[in-house]
Amino acid sequence: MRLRVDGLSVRFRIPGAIVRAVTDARFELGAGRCLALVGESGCGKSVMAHALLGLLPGNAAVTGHAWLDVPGQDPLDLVAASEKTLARRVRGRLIGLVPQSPAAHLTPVRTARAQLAETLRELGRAETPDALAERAGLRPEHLDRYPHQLSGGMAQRVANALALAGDPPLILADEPTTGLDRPLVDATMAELRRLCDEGRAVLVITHDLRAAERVADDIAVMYASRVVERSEAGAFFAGPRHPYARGLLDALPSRRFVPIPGLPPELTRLPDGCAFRPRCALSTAACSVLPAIDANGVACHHA
Ligand SMILES: Nc1ncnc2c1ncn2[C@@H]1O[C@H](COP(=O)(O)OP(=O)(O)OP(=O)(O)O)[C@@H](O)[C@H]1O
Ligand code: NI
Repeated sequence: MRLRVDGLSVRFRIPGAIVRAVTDARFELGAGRCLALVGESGCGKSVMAHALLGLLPGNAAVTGHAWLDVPGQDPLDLVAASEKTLARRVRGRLIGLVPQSPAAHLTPVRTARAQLAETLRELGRAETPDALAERAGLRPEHLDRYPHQLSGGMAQRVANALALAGDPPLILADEPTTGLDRPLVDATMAELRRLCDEGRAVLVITHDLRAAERVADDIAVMYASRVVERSEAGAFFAGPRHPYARGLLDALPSRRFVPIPGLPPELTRLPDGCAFRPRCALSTAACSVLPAIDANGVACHHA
């Protein structure tokens, strides 16, 4: 299994403006690897994930390609795929989505078991809810509970179980640790790591760099709709190369605890050159020209 995102862009039409939510994204993710997509709120991370699943609203226009290579099948371009293909072959079967807030994603009036059973039935799987639950680290007695009777960690595991029901080779996890306390963050990341070590490809979206450091093999940093750095995780945490990525790490309480000055630009009014230029200590006249991603995966004239 391999995901090859190639020149993916997403634009939203809103009254009087265009929101450039994802611009020319390029990255690859293979089986057994975990890629963490990091960046400040609003930079386009969730939109990218929803674009891969064909879950964007009607005012979105998606261009470029996102190839899914599955052994024994023709490569499938998720951007060009019909809704029928996405519904029948992709969502839940090739790509499992772990949603941003599991508790809100579960139906309040039905037990966890009923929800797992329904998803397994929809996917035509013979596995029992109990067996599926066990794969996600739940005990059978937890399945008799309604969502409000589940702790945050248990709700997370039910959401993981739903994402795993169709045994998808690619998992997308969008902020799977939002609102969880540190032990649950660690447990969730360990769980994602396990899914990856079993041979799945995992794309985890987070602005929690500590969580990303625990789980990821590779890091992609997004800023103002663009991927500005792609690095192997060890190298990234030892020394990020894009000035924005350095700023993100320096802002961590465990590091320098110095925030990046200023705010990201509006996605309706992106500047022509490097979008980080107004906040960057290294900026020069050269930065009025958009830096391309270089052979080392960094989009900066000064990296
Ligand atoms: N349906 C829509 N119409 C117009 N703009 C949208 C729509 N959905 C998202 N956007 C815009 O796209 C941009 C990217 O949003 P996205 O949700 O991907 O951010 P994010 O990086 O996931 O942030 P967060 O960390 O807060 O989840 C935002 O500016 C958002 O307002
Ligand atoms: Ni998001």
